[in-house]
Amino acid sequence: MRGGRSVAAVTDADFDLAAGECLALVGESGCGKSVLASALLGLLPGNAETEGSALLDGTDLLAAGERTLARTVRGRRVGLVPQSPAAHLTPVRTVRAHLTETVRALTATPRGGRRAAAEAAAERAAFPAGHLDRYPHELSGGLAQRAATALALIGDAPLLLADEPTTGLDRELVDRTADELRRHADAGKALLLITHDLAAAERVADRVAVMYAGRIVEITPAARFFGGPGPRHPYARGLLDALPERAFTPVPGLPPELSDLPEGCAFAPRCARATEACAVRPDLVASTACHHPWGARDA
Ligand SMILES: Nc1ncnc2c1ncn2[C@@H]1O[C@H](COP(=O)(O)OP(=O)(O)OP(=O)(O)O)[C@@H](O)[C@H]1O
Ligand code: NI
Repeated sequence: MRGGRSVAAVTDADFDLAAGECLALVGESGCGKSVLASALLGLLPGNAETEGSALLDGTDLLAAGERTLARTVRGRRVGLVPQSPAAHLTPVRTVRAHLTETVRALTATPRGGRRAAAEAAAERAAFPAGHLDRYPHELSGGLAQRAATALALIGDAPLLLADEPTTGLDRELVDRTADELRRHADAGKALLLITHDLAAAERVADRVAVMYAGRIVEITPAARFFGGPGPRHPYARGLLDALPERAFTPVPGLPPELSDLPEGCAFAPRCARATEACAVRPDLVASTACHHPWGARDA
């Protein structure tokens, strides 16, 4: 950034995602979820720097050049449901034109079958056939969201990144969209579902990764996260307790500025379990980065 300052938007993200698996990535606004997804697609802003590797079937996405990314990765090997779908649609083309063009570019469907394939893609994402000839500015947020999901599913990519794919949808459509994305995983593909909607995550995820201030602080099977023992990291437990159908108690305080992170555990200032030990940053050990994780004896 200006003045030589830098922001650690994502740090030490270390996880794997198997074919056929859905990993939900959750955490408060600004914690780095979208930056992580953008990094995997080579879509970070020009001022961003990355280190490390992100392997997809042997290709290091962080090392790949723009040409490789554009020709063989984006859409083909890594699909994206972008967080702001309206901004990713071309203003002068209808939804039908977007879908048909994507079918042409990403599938072997012969010319005569493309219209039907475009309509089938819309149907998968619950985009109403009657609105296919609308232009992006004529779409509500929820319709733009469904158009983006329809577009992202067409390429049948081995890895699908869905960044808040259910924003602006009511519960029935959230469930329908989540189930459709889950079918993508069930067909043997990997799904990274970025979401604020823990109910959607519970519905379809195999594992849950919780991010706080740019770091993954817990990564755990969904059955454990939502079920009996619950998460081990106090922040992860706080997210669940904030749900209206649970304690409805928000996590107190606000996340830190990423440009001004504390030395030790970034969550300590908001954590009821924090002690002097938390002045040292905890490593991710046994799936949790915390000096005082919840365990069996707390339950
Ligand atoms: N180009 C940039 N320059 C400076 N800071 C940036 C840049 N891009 C991202 N950031 C920082 O990274 C943080 C993480 O942003 P990101 O969009 O990944 O959050 P998020 O978890 O996806 O949030 P939300 O849930 O609101 O979508 C931002 O709050 C911002 O501080
Ligand atoms: Ni985001």
